[in-house]
Amino acid sequence: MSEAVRHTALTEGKRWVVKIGSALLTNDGKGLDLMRIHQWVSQIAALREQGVEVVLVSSGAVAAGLSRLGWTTRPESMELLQAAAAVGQTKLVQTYEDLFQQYDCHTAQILLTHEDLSDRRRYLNARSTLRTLLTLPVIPIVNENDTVVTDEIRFGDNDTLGALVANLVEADALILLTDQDGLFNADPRSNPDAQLIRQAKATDPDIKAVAGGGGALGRGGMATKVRAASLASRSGAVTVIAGGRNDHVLTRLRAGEQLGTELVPDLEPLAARKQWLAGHLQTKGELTLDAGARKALTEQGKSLLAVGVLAAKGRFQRGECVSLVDENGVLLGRGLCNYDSDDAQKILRQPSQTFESILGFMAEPELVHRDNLVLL
Ligand SMILES: Nc1ncnc2c1ncn2[C@@H]1O[C@H](COP(=O)(O)OP(=O)(O)O)[C@@H](O)[C@H]1O
Ligand SMILES: N[C@@H](CCC(=O)OP(=O)(O)O)C(=O)O
Repeated sequence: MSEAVRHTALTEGKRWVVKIGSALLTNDGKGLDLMRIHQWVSQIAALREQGVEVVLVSSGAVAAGLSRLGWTTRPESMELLQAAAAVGQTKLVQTYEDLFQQYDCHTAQILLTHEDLSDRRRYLNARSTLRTLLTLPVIPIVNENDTVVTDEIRFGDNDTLGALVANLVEADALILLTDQDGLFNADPRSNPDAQLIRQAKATDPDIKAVAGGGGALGRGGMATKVRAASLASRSGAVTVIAGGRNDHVLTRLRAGEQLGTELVPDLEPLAARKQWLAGHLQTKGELTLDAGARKALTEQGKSLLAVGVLAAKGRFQRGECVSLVDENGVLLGRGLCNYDSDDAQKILRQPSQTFESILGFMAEPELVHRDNLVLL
């Protein structure tokens, strides 16, 4: 097979998000792998010297906490895991800060939750803080705020978080470093003959089909990495899944070397506001569209009218994000609903001119305006 040409985002892009997964950072569960962390730090410092702004998304808080507390097995209970994350996060950032200082770089800790990125105001604040840090220049080190999240509302894996951060800072590239050399056509742990996929489109359904779950330490496996590539492509970022144990992996990628799996954006990038909407992975409610409404949205780029909505599930406030599904439950998109769930229930299947008589007011003629709607 002829060598694919490396995307210019890798060789020339100005801003990268680099994500280092638990499977790599923790030396197979025995605390942080300080030698390797030092190698990544020195490569990131070299990238900075070359003018690349880097945001580091680093896992490892739970694993570092377990080792600091002397626990040999990962506890089951959420409380203990959150306690371990709180202990380990300080160790993690302390380690990075000490190492980056050797290269005259400073770091900043950014802990995010899903809610921070779903709330428009907090999202914009996070965006401006990250962008400001990059201009200082400081290396932001991002992780999920494990101490305050519960299972229902967590990203869980840092691949998704990395992709949303790539959207947030409009990165040119998202580099997912992991314990395998990239995405293979089957999980190499169980299929020693599996072949590395060198390049694919970020939204190609065939790559979703081969991407399996994670190992004992990591959480998401390749499935979340492939999904992350699709999310990152919404702001035009190219994603590379590469083996973090390969010497000089980051600087070699910058030099254009063919390493890992490159997942190339294949759709037009979305406007910033629509990227934010697309990043809402959990919504408070769901609207079921009839065939006419589905067509109006997907083929004619129209707003969603209540007359084409068959059902409204969940409890949501006016202005909150809801999922839009067709009659078979297939997800079509997401949007900000102009009516709360109680009012939405009352105006289902009704034309806009009746809202006044049903509700006593009309907030907007559309249930979801097309400017506040993203198709997926
Ligand atoms: N098709 C595939 N190609 C490569 N690895 C795969 C594939 N499917 C599943 N995996 C698994 O994904 C794991 C990496 O994901 P994960 O354990 O979550 O690591 P990380 O902490 O780096 O995110 C690999 O160790 C591998 O076992
Ligand atoms: N936030 C968690 C990491 C979650 C996690 O393991 O994610 P991943 O490395 O993507 O499998 C931690 O710091 O321990």
